[in-house]
Amino acid sequence: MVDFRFDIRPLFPQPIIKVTSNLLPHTFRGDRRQCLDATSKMTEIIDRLGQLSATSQGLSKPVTTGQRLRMSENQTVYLLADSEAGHNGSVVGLLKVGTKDLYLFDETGQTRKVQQAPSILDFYVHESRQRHGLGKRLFQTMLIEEQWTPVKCSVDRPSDKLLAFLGKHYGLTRSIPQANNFVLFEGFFDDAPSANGHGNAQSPQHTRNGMHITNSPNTQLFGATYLGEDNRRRGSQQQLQAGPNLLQQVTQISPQGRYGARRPTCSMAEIIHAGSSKGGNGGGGNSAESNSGMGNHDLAEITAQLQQQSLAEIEASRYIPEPEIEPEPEAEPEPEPEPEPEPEVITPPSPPPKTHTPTPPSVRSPEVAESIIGENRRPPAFQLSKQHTGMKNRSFGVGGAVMPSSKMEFDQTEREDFGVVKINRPPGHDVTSPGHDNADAMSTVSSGGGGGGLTDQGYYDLKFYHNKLW
Ligand SMILES: CC(=O)SCCNC(=O)CCNC(=O)[C@H](O)C(C)(C)COP(=O)(O)OP(=O)(O)OC[C@H]1O[C@@H](n2cnc3c(N)ncnc32)[C@H](O)[C@@H]1OP(=O)(O)O
Repeated sequence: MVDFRFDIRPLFPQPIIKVTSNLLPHTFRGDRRQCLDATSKMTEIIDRLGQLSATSQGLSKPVTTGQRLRMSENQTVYLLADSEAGHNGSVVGLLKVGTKDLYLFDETGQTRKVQQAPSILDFYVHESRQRHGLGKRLFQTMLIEEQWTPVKCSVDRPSDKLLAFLGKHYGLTRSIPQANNFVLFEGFFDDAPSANGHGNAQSPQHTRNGMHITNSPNTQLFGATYLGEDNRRRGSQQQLQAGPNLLQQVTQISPQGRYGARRPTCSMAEIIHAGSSKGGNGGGGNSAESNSGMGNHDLAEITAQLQQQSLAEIEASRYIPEPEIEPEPEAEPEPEPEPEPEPEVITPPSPPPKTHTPTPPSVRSPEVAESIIGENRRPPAFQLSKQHTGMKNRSFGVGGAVMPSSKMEFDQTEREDFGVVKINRPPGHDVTSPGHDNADAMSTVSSGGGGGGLTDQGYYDLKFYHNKLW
């Protein structure tokens, strides 16, 4: 049972209350001060139950929180309390439901877009009270309040316990395979409007499976609508979509559902990008999409730029790294390029993209990377020099990075016009999984950068990404 430091009984004049985005029990009556107090307590209750539910399901983050509920438009949380328990009463169960616009497969494998589909989003009964019929009680109350039927409910990634629950109490055992994480059961599409929205407009006006059906022009044009307070309020948003796009093979995974829960972050990525995200191109985000957002187009563009690079530029780019320690801004003697003994390195005028750059040893941390570079450094195939870039370049990895290498990564956060290299992602975008490193590589070289220079941060990144990380 879940006890609180405050007396929950005033919030639960009845065993089951429902709470929407105002975070007040639907039974609540009070002045402003009482309202604030109730909201605060209700948030605490929902947060607590949501966390217990997440823990019970092995989720890293709760699907249900007070904050999420407050931001939602069409979600309702049902809470079940035991006023007799303890001194202050106890909350023993939570059920969150809502409506979702979903693309779903029907029994024949056709894709249907279902707007405002009833959805079971989170369900939890405290461990000490499970299998005592409380879940059924909570669920049944919800069905009545929402005017839903069980077979018309989509369920957001149900647990085995919930599947057993639905099978036992409602005979829902035969699911319709979906491409997303929602589970439907046979009968979900029965009597639903056909793809063109005309399927149910047969009788003058009736209710079927929670849908409001009339013979009005609107119904014929847009299909039936779900009944319910929220839906009536929302008017046109409820209309079932009609049109040729219905058969699109699209999968929608709601960011609100349990998949909205944040994935554990990659600690290695955090280490790598700890200081490199402040600059960038405003790219921000560390999502997989953003990481994979640089695709063939960028690669082609970079390749084209590389091919346009003149021999003179390449020659001018020969460079021997300076010591890492002192920046020494100007008037530094340019070192002569060292001979390149490696047979696999193709020097100009061969096209840079064909060059194979040896992969540096794997490293576990920036510090280790730094030391490895220090010990194993040798001149890369060709590099950008001050003459080439107009900038002071202390990082010998740049030249090598110009040469496409499937293992190189480089985040340049300060200057986009200076020789660089972006493999896999734009500045500020984090790697979220090692797999992304095997995706498209891109690099870009632009001569005549003119003035300025990479920051220390930039050098840091440059050196680090020169090394293979995994
Ligand atoms: C969309 C989602 O929310 S998915 C996540 C669902 N939530 C969870 O998995 C959290 C942990 N589980 C629970 O909180 C509860 O078990 C609930 C909410 C699923 C069901 O609540 P209960 O109060 O146990 O349900 P109730 O007592 O009415 O019904 C019992 C039936 O549920 C199913 N069930 C409940 N607990 C279990 C269990 N541990 N193992 C297998 N089936 C179970 C069984 O069918 C059971 O019938 P049985 O005892 O005859 O086998």
